[in-house]
Amino acid sequence: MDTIVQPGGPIRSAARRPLGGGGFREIGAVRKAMLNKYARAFFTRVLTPFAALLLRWGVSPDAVTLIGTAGSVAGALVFFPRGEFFWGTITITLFIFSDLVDGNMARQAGTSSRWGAFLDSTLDRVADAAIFGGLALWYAGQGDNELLCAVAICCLASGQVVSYTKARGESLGFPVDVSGLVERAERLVLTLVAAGVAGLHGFGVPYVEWLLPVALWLVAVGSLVTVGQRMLTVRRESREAEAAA
Ligand SMILES: CCCCCCCC/C=C\CCCCCCCC(=O)OC[C@H](COP(=O)(O)OP(=O)(O)OC[C@H]1O[C@@H](n2ccc(N)nc2=O)[C@H](O)[C@@H]1O)OC(=O)CCCCCCC/C=C\CCCCCCCC
Ligand SMILES: O=P([O-])([O-])O[C@@H]1[C@@H](O)[C@H](O)[C@@H](O)[C@H](O)[C@@H]1O
Ligand SMILES: [Mg+2]
Ligand SMILES: [Mg+2]
Repeated sequence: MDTIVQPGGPIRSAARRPLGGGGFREIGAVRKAMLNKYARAFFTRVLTPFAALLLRWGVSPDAVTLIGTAGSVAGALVFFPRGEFFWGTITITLFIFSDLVDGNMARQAGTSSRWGAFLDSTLDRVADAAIFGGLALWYAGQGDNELLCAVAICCLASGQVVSYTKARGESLGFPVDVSGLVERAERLVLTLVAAGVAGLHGFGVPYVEWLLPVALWLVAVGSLVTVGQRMLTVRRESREAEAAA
């Protein structure tokens, strides 16, 4: 096992995977999308003292992962289907930062593990499903817009497929050396900023309600493009491996 230290980011343990013909590529050292590249280091610095405090209180990284997911799911499914976008976004935002804190705690405590990585990524999928599912439920019900309901479902499904492409590619031994146009952080920031601001419409702020549909379209199209980018990358890596063999 090699240890890869990513600047401003997590330390990942990554296997060197055979690529046929005796070559090896490291899993985990991939090109990152914008937010992961530029914002992660900042949030790591800001959240490190808080993560250290939680560790001193005896809280485990797994507990933070679980509580963060439960809070995000509750915020999304309680508020979004009723069209309460402002309070839904505030609740989700408070809990979703746990996804940056859990890994930070594990690294500080020296307990980063493959179980932790599995739990973290699996529960990310649950939170994502609740967020876009909550928005789809709004448009299917009182929001009364079939097209936007379909777009929200497309965001949900394509976001999950984006993650699956990487997980499946890596499980087959490919580096999947691409993040693509929109990683999870981009999908969430676009959606939550738009939902939060659009929610101000409920407090009488005019002309903000169109932000959410625009963001959903952007996330849906961006995620589909990202699926394509990752599939093409795996196809190229597969052909390279076969050629080398
Ligand atoms: C007018 C309003 C304007 C508002 C502007 C707001 C601007 C945007 C604000 C914030 C943006 C924040 C972006 C931060 C993104 C940084 C990029 C990033 O890091 O993304 C990925 C991460 C987490 O990834 P991961 O979980 O993989 O990393 P970890 O560090 O956890 O490491 C994983 C490894 O750790 C080990 N491990 C983990 C867990 C465990 N139990 N055990 C373990 O061992 C293991 O080795 C693992 O492999 O972040 C995300 O994906 C989350 C993104 C957060 C998105 C925030 C969205 C909020 C945005 C906006 C809210 C706006 C509210 C507006 C309200 C408007 C009112 C008017
Ligand atoms: O692949 P994707 O969904 O765009 O991106 C995500 C990564 O950026 C994140 O670090 C990880 O914790 C998620 O589970 C997910 O894999
Ligand atoms: Mg995390
Ligand atoms: Mg995560």
